[in-house]
Amino acid sequence: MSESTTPAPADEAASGRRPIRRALLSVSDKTGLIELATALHEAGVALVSTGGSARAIADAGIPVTPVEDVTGFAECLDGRVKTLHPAVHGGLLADTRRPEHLQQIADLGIEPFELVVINLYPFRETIASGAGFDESVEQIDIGGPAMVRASAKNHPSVAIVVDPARYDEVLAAVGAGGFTLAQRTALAAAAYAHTAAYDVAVASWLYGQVGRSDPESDGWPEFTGATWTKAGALRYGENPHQRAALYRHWRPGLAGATQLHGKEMSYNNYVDVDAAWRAANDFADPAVAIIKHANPCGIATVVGGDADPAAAVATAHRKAHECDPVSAFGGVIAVNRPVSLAMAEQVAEIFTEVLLAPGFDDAAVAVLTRKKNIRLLVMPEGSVPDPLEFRAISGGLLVQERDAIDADGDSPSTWQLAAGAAADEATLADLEFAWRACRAVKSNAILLATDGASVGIGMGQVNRVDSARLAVERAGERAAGAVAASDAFFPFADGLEILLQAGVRAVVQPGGSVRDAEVVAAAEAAGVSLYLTGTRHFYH
Ligand SMILES: NC(=O)c1ncn([C@@H]2O[C@H](COP(=O)(O)O)[C@@H](O)[C@H]2O)c1NC=O
Repeated sequence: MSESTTPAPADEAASGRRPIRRALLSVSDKTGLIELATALHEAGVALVSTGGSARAIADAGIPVTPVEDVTGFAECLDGRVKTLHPAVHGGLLADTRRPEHLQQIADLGIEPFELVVINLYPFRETIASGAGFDESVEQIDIGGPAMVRASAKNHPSVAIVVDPARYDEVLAAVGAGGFTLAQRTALAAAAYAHTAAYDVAVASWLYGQVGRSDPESDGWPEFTGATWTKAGALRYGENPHQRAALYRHWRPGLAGATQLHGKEMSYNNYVDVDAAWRAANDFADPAVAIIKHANPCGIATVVGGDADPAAAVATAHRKAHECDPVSAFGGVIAVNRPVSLAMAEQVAEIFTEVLLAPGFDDAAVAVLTRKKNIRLLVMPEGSVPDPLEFRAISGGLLVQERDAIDADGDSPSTWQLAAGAAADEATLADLEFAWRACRAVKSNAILLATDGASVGIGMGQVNRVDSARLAVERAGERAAGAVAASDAFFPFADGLEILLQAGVRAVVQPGGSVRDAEVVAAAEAAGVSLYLTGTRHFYH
């Protein structure tokens, strides 16, 4: 470090800055390591490092002391023991504000570290890759967390950095004569969050393994944990008087979407677009879902549309929009294929809050960015729905498996024809579409569809009769000849009768009511095909 950047002792006391003279580098993710080591060396910082990190630094021609030279012990037990030694931990834990600590380490021949840079073995990535038990256990870092926690406890003396994205801050601090005490405290908090998240991942995984091998287990672990990191504050929550923020989980998903254009996302935008993405991705073919207040006001797909996905997404959007253009005003849209120019030109004509897609054609971006208010979001690659769903309740948490649409009962090949003639291929395809689309509708849900598109949706009513009425009313003349799906059984014939009176030609529903016979008889009398799935899709 040059003399001009090293503060005088009086300045150091006032700011709490501790000049960085010796650093310990031990990183599994070596991103940015060489740049950091180079800059630290050029600033006069002595470097100590572990096995692979030290080799990478030395190979780059930067002087570095292997940690073995500090401990006097070669790394052993396949790397399980490298840094677990008083010569390392004494240098991390000596409180340099205390003369007796300084005296003790001097007597022991231990030198203090002012900077520690660590990131841990990739445990979460290892289990996510489907690695076996022993390989996963081997990726539980021991020495790293011990050093992180020691340095974080001793933050009045040591700066601990666990994130390669913060190496620029390290270099800025070195240039400024060291981190301030406030900066070291913030780094310590981040370090404890890092080890806490790591241990939660290990404990959750291990409890899951215990449950799996216990024949007495109900299959649910005794402990489950997850951790989130703040992505940013939101302007407000569901209402303007509620404060709100967005936190991210480590898995890729909506919370990590890239915003290409538009105003800041709101709390309600996130809720709605999450529902839209869920709905659009229930279809293997190109599909579009338009959502308002977490309910669809239009869903459509184009079977075989991957032959020309650019045209298919435009068609799906047009058909989804036609379902309920009044409600689609100010809605959010999700599409499961990249947005094409043709789709963008249509969307640009309609006031839309958010458009989420796995990507956008350049020409589509050019058209849509002319609209000031629309938010354009790109879903991160590799986003898959979490296999578990969590819902906070007073004093606890409900956890359930995700309601997958590919469960038994979701394929027409498993349905039971309970009334009327067997549907032809096109009708059966529409029934399957209606059944899938209905899953995106809040219960009680009735959805009318024609030609791969919803034409009338009744959602969120506290009885199924009202949902049927709403769906028929919204469909208007389109109800006649449409097919219908119901997310759960008709408890009485009355709800179905509303659909029959409107001219619906085929219906799919789970069945299972004690009055199924009455419901089936009503369909039979009307000459309408009625299929039973045996599976229901409540959505609250
Ligand atoms: N066992 C130890 O004493 C130990 N000390 C540091 N580590 C980890 O070893 C990794 C770096 O190893 P290398 O520099 O050899 O690539 C870091 O992720 C660090 O957290 C250790 N490994 C695991 O426990």
